[in-house]
Amino acid sequence: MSWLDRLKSGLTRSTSKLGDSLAGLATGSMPLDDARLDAIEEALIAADLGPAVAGRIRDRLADVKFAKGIDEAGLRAAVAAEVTAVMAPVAKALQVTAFPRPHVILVVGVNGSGKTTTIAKLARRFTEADYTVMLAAGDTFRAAAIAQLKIWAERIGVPVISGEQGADAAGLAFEALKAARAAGSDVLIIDTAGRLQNKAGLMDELAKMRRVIQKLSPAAPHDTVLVLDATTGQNALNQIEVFRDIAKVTGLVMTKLDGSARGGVLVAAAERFRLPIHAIGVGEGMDDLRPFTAEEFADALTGTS
Ligand SMILES: Nc1nc2c(ncn2[C@@H]2O[C@H](COP(=O)(O)OP(=O)(O)OP(=O)(O)O)[C@@H](O)[C@H]2O)c(=O)[nH]1
Repeated sequence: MSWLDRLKSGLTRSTSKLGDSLAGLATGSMPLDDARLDAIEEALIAADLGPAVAGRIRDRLADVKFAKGIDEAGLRAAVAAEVTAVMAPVAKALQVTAFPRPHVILVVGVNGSGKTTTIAKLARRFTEADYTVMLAAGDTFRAAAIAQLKIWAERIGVPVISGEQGADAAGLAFEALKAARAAGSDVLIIDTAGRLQNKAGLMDELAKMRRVIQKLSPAAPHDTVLVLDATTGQNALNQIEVFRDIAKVTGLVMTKLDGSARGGVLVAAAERFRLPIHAIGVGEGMDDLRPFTAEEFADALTGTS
């Protein structure tokens, strides 16, 4: 299955939620009256797109005054066009731009969001683009996280800097940056802890990490990427808010879009936070990370083919 098929089938539940309701609301021969527009707006909210985007799509449909009604394909296309308009400005791939090298990417997110897997997938994409990559197992809180990253690093064939469980995460990041410099790596990707239950502790740890690596490289980290799990739905919005404050997030990756009915929340996130969306995860394998493309996402979400 191609990744686009996987994204589409993953979003099927969102699609069938949204697509089915849209199908029922398309009216070949009747004008879109207020009741129908309200129902469309409700369907969009139920599909997690958020009230702001839903309201705007409603207004746009009302403006166009589909006096003769609108058929199913037309309605899907109209919604897809609006979703694309929201998403296109935030679709931005991660770029390796730092000079001097390495380009430092800090990866943050709650435990289980898919952080480790995403780091592996990013490393894979960068090495395929002929960049040299080093990883740092900065989630020193959990032995399993360190072990997991090492397994991925070996599979992809990139070096990983790690310490003992409980080691100082900032110290590890510092050592990793020194090592990446010495090795002439283009990219250093640093994993971080995700225990939001101790928000103040995590905030201190992330702030210290930044301070310490900035001693070596004042512009680092060049990207701070928040990994979000699509299956958490609206909760993803809270996570963006929290991590934006505690970690100075500069961009997003959303994982597990292959198995979620809640993909629409990415539209709400784009509208509300306007943070770049770098990539999406559509599976557990190392090649299952894809650059984010507004149109493809909109088509998959609305069931437009
Ligand atoms: N279907 C699917 N599963 C994914 C995707 N990304 C990650 N996963 C799975 O989600 C689970 C959690 O991923 P991890 O990468 O271990 O998550 P983490 O955030 O590092 O979690 P901790 O190591 O617990 O902090 C694993 O079983 C992954 O295989 C994705 O895009 N699609």
